Amino acid sequence: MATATPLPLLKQDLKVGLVQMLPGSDKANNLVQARNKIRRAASMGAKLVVLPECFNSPYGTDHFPEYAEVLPEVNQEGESETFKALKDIATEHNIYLLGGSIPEREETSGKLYNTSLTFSPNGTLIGKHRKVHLFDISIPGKIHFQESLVLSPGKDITIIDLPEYGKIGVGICYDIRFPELAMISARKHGVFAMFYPGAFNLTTGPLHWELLARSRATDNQIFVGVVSPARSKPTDAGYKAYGHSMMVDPNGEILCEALEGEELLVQDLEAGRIEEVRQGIPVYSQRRWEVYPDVAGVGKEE
Ligand SMILES: NC(=O)CC(=O)C(=O)O
Repeated sequence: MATATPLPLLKQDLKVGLVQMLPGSDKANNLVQARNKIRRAASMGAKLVVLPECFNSPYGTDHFPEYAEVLPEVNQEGESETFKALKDIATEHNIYLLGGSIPEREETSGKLYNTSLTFSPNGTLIGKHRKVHLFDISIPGKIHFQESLVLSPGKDITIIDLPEYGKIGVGICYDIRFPELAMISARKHGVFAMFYPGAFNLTTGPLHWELLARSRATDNQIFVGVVSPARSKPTDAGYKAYGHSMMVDPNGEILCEALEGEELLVQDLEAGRIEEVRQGIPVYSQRRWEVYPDVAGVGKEE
């Protein structure tokens, strides 16, 4: 599984904006808030701006059907409120916009997905990722969540080409727990970064959010960005997101990290850093595929 992608993977320095915003129940207002924060990121020089998971609705299985929109496929036009708003904002600021995720309703089947849309600076929809691994967990006394009650899983790895910079991979939240997705994106497709809009919670966030972001970066020696909604007040009802959006470098170091509240992070990603890290710790070329020839087959019978 060696990559044939020419180096450097990140062709020039890239300023990235990570928007940790607090979505409420008013979708139109969430879109206004997103627009304002993206404008600020663009004014600070960000050329790729990333929003959090479920940025235009509260996060919860009760809410997904109500907020779901019909979304187009890559390179097609859409009519939905959020599609139009994101397209418009990307064009207005001449930026790549990775629009976190929103609930999607597939028109023909009626199935719901947790879906991320990415736009180019001219407003073309260049990426669409449906959350592949649904968040179904149950930790007694702490948290029970079952996305699969209402959502269907996506089936594809999503790689997006930003021609002047290189390729990125996209996962949504729980997808980060599955190293295969990032590994295939890095080794087979040569991405320079994985971005995960995600809404971890107050049980799993402190335990695993940073650990997973740094692990995916270190496993693959690529940049990793994780973008969370801000945490709502302790007195507010509903799901409490962990916050702590962050950007991690290919050596697993945290480049920047938000606290719990609303915050905008703008971070330079340095071209050449991936190659520098891979030269220093050359695990990338030291894999012993003959020892584990069929990693993809492991666990199939479980
Ligand atoms: N919300 C998620 O999809 C994932 C999460 O909170 C976790 O993995 O923990």
